[in-house]
Amino acid sequence: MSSELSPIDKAKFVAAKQATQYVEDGMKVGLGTGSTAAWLVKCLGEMVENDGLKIRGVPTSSRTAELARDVGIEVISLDEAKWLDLTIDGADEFDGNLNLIKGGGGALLQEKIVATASDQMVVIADAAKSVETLGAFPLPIEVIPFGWQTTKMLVEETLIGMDVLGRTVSLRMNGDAPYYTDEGNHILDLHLNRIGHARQLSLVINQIPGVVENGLFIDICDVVVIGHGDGRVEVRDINEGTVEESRFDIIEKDNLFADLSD
Ligand SMILES: O=C(CO)[C@H](O)[C@H](O)COP(=O)(O)O
Repeated sequence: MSSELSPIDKAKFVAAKQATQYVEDGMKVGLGTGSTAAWLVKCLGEMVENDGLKIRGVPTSSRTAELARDVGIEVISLDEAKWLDLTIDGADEFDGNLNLIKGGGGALLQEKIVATASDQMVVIADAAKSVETLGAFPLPIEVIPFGWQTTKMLVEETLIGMDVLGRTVSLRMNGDAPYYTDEGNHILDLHLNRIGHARQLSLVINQIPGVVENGLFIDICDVVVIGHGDGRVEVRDINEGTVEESRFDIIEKDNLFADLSD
């Protein structure tokens, strides 16, 4: 493979690399899903192999579980871990209050359960994920397959009363067939353009029978590590309200960058 990374991959990589600083020996760590989280898992795998880092990882999807095992991270289930020191995951959007839209990769249910069961959630993202108001990215909601078309109608009716700019709801597809999550559910993508009251929307959507969970993460994330294509990294911390900047010199190592297919 070419060792030249695109600016977006460099941004994802430096965010992931910076976030490894939150990981300490002996921790139980929630491992997110998606292309940015895949960089993190690879970086942690390197630390396990080269530095003797001892962690146990709770993956948020079957894809992440496979990758974590491949790079030598000990994988345990959430039931074995019960509670985690830290979860590090990507996001599709984050706002100034560190509220998120997640689920672009279809793993929002496990991601929300794992992040909620953690002392701290650190999000890693490229700068393009930063928004003033959530909603440009379609909001994923996980629904059970039984009666999903009725659930979709109920979601559409519910959206009429909500402070959003768009109200189109689509079933996520995998080629010609509906997409299935790890739990055997479907995903509805809500094209809302702008979400006026994210907390209220999250509560109302989760009241609809057939809806398992939605991709709004409200008051769950503590820190966002934002990567830029030139190697700059910003850290936004919900408690300290600080913005730190540092810079990574990107060392492109073929074994680290190879085969990130997610
Ligand atoms: O929520 C997610 C998966 O369900 C991902 O974190 C989100 O989609 C971001 O993915 P990527 O890092 O590939 O941009």
